[in-house]
Amino acid sequence: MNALHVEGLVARQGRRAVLQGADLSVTQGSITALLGQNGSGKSTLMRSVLGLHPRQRGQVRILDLPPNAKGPQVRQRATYVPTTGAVMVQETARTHFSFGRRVYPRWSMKRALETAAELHVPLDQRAGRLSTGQRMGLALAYALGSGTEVMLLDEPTNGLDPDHRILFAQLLVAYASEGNSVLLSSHVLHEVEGLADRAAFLKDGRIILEADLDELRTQHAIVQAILPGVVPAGTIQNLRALPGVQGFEVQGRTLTVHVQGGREALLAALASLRPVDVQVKPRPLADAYAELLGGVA
Ligand SMILES: Nc1ncnc2c1ncn2[C@@H]1O[C@H](COP(=O)(O)OP(=O)(O)OP(=O)(O)O)[C@@H](O)[C@H]1O
Repeated sequence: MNALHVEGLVARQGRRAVLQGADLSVTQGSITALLGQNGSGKSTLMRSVLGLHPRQRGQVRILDLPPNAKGPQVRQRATYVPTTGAVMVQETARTHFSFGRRVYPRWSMKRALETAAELHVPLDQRAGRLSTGQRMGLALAYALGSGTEVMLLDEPTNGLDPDHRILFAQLLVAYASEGNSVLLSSHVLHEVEGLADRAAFLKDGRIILEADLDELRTQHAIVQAILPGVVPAGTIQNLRALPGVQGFEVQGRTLTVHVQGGREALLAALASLRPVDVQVKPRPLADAYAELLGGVA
């Protein structure tokens, strides 16, 4: 069973079909990043999945249940944090938490209070009077306290300072390691790399690729070799002809090669040049993002 399964989702904003048949799965225990350019429809997708925005077509299952199932099943098992953070602006964190205790069967007051303390959220100030980061901190403390098996987080580090981003990442990874599942959107790719295990790329209304982040990293690599002297004549043509070699940069004695798939032939060819040093680096997510969605890596 997938924590979240979306098939052929079509949703509009005004007259525009923002989602045009999006398919997406979040496996249990996974933190899946939903990536896409501004305006590509990430928030629309999250809101449509939860029934907060109308769906024109498509199937959605959350923990095998339709999101609009009669009764409290889905609401008690899935939480959503919008980009603005806490939405009950008249209420304090304490009131949020006592509400949470009544709504969620697996509510943990300890976890909510500890998260709020770690993210420095004042407990007795109305949410509407909190700073952007504090309001997000409150929403995250509430979501983690809820004990729900599924979380949909729309840019959850919005407004968090660097220390709180690190703390939040640790809390979220711990939450997923208990078998819970997360779909989160983010534009901060280096943060996604440290947090998520899968990524879904949204473009032109569809998910154009869902991939394991480790696979994405290892399928493509950057091999950097420092040679003992200038790059010998003919080397570049020879290396360029090897399987998987996609791009090349030469800077003095340093050769940087972009390679896809197996890199044994390339490493053997580089070894014959007696390099001073060879390093293989996984490709940063920003590269895959630029290739799939456009923009600058
Ligand atoms: N309330 C609204 N009324 C009309 N159009 C809207 C509304 N909200 C969003 N849209 C449009 O729908 C499209 C998708 O917006 P959405 O907020 O889902 O994108 P997003 O990927 O979450 O963007 P971002 O990364 O900027 O947060 C955009 O073109 C946007 O202009």
